Amino acid sequence: MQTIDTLLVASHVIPVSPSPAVLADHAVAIDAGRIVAVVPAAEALARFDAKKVVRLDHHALIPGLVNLHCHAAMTLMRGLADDQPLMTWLQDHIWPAEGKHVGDAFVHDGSLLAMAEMLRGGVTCVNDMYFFPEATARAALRAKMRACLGIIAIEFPSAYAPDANGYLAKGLATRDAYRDEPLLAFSLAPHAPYTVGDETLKRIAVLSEELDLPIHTHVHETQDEIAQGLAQHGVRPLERLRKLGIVGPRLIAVHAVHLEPIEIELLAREGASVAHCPSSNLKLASGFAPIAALRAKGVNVGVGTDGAASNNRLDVFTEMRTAALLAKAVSGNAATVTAHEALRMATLDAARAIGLEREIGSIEVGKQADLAAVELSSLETLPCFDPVSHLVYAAGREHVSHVWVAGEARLEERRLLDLDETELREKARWWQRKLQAP
Ligand SMILES: CSC[C@H]1O[C@@H](n2cnc3c(O)ncnc32)[C@H](O)[C@@H]1O
Ligand SMILES: [Zn+2]
Repeated sequence: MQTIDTLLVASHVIPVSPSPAVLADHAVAIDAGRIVAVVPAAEALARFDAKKVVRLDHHALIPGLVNLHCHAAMTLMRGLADDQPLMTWLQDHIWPAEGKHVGDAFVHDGSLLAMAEMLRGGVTCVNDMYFFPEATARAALRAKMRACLGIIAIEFPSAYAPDANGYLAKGLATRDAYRDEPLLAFSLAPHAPYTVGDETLKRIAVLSEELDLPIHTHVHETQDEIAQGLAQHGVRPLERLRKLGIVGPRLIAVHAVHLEPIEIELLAREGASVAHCPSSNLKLASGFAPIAALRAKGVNVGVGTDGAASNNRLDVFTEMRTAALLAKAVSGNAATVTAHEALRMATLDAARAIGLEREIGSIEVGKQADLAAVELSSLETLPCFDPVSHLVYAAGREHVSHVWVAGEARLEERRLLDLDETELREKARWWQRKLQAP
């Protein structure tokens, strides 16, 4: 018998890769935070002496979901400014509120609230972009959740930094300070082509190459952004980014709603990824991203929630479902983005975009044990002919019962093990009062 830390015995294991299989009555063996075997349950019980055995008799065990685009701290602005188009929302509501309130404590408390919400929804890794990423790093370590943190750049001053070089210097210092934390990774995160100048973008292209960091940026979110970019620079924003060296295999193009066929070809040729945020695009009336066309050309597409001020849920289950439904409607092809493809977009494809596909995103031997168990015996998920279908089309985040990050339980029977829900509620209410104060 081989001694291991944990054995998860599930009625269905959905590894996502190497094949889109559904493994009935299988077990996942975990030791030192990593997956050491994925085998039939009977074999696992005979082979492993586990310190802890968790029986998941009515569950699908899936890779932890990866939220490919978020501004975690914006949970504290959830519902603050609804029903506005992007630029009105940003310029008249969000940026003034951020100018007034965003600081280290705001970002720490908002990020912690976001991480509690995400863990409860089966999300084990978030790709984040926000002011004070050091505060988000502390929140991630406290929540014991995996995070890829943006070293942000924007050309206007904030409480965090006075100018783009200041933002980059602070972000790079945070990366240095946390470089040995196994749960943390970093990206370069210029906010968007309309808020970041040529010199800063050129510097980011060089840094990305030198430090092997992904570039996480909003691009082609709205038609207005493209018209403004054309008027100001004579080319569309994506073409400007290309000229400045930003478009390549490390690029995560967030939104990418409005794309000409030649731009889809460019993203495919360069091996770039797209972070598709369907709920945010619908709510801000930004448009419908051409996901079927992107995927048909081989562009890697992951899903993200965007921040809670434009979604307003940090719910990757909803994003998977909406992504699959929208792709069918937009392409006129019901066979596009199948349930398994949607699940893969929310796990392995998102992991690939942040350069973590060898570590997370699927249930494979050697990978980190970032996992979620989804209970499928509720009335709303019965009968169950195909668990993958249910995960995308019928179940929701409320069916997530257990979550593990690096082999450690974070959620058990829907109870967060490392975070105090009462404290999180009190903090959220305290910030609400502060934001509402005249
Ligand atoms: C530089 S920190 C991130 C910055 O982005 C703002 N933001 C949030 N959602 C969006 C979006 O959909 N498009 C553009 N910018 C967005 C956020 O409020 C911060 O200021
Ligand atoms: Zn965003």
